[in-house]
Amino acid sequence: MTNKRDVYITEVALRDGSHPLAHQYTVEQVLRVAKALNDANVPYIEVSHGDGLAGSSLQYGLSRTNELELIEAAVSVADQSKIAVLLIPGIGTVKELKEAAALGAKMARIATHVTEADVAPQHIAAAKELGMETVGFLMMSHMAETGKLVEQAQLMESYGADTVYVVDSAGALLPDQVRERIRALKQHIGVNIGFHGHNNLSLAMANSLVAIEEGATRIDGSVRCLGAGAGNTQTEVLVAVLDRMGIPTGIDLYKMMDLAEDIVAPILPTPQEIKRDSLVLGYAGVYSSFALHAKRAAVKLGVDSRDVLIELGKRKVVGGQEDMILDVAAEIAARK
Ligand SMILES: C[C@H](O)CC(=O)C(=O)O
Ligand SMILES: [Mn+2]
Repeated sequence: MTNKRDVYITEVALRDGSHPLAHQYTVEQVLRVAKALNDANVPYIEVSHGDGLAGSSLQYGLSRTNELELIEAAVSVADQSKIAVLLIPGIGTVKELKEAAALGAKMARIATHVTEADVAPQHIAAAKELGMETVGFLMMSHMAETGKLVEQAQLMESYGADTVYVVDSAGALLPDQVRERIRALKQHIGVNIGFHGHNNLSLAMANSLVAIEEGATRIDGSVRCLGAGAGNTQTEVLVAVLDRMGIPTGIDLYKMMDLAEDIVAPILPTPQEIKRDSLVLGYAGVYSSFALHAKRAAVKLGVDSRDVLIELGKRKVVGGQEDMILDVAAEIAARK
């Protein structure tokens, strides 16, 4: 194992993976997963509610365990990896950022809708004051033309972000669309570029590789794909593929495989397959974390969850508008 890394992987199973687990992580699970990721030399491990700091709520789903306890647990076993947290301004505030930093979190990923970067400056500034590495995380990137994405990435850079991510929250981007976006960012911003994929169209791996080809050096992965919808780019597979391509990640492949098999697989409620609902997320361009909410609303109102998701896609509903899911399901039920 070497510490040379041409691509830095952020492991998101303990944050994005919280969505399929309905935010039910326990301290014991986080200790085991974080320790194993640390031992495999993963550079960054993200830990937060699935919707970021302070996401625990009726709207987004109540956490079983206070996320600060989970962050503290992860920090306690990570002597090599840095613990990252995600914060969506408006859901979380600078107060939660300070609490996470006080517990030892070293990276803050400030997430906004792709056209709303201008809500991020005070959170990025606060994170920098706290000595954290900062990331501007542009969610639902498929909803913006490349020119708009570049403008928003430049805003993130101007606020002080060390890295700007193209975030394919819906798993809707096609490889050429990723190529065009990352290429444009490479031409127009001077900071690190990252990519976060979802596998709803089975393209997370291909899109991550295209992003790397175009100059992205920060890639999100999720062990066993544990993430919203069909999950994220599978970390242990990404490590193997990059190794075959001669691109060092510094991560121990065997240790990654073992933790995937022995520690994470038993936690999965069901395997992260591309089921009909997650396929519809990618096809219709819907926020991946809506999947579980749409399923529950559909069961409650006796409608097809695919119809709910397709309608949400048509209405271009974005993260933060989770209350619309039940409204849309009720409208479909009333039409029946
Ligand atoms: C809060 C979201 O789950 C962030 C994310 O991972 C995405 O947009 O994708
Ligand atoms: Mn995600």
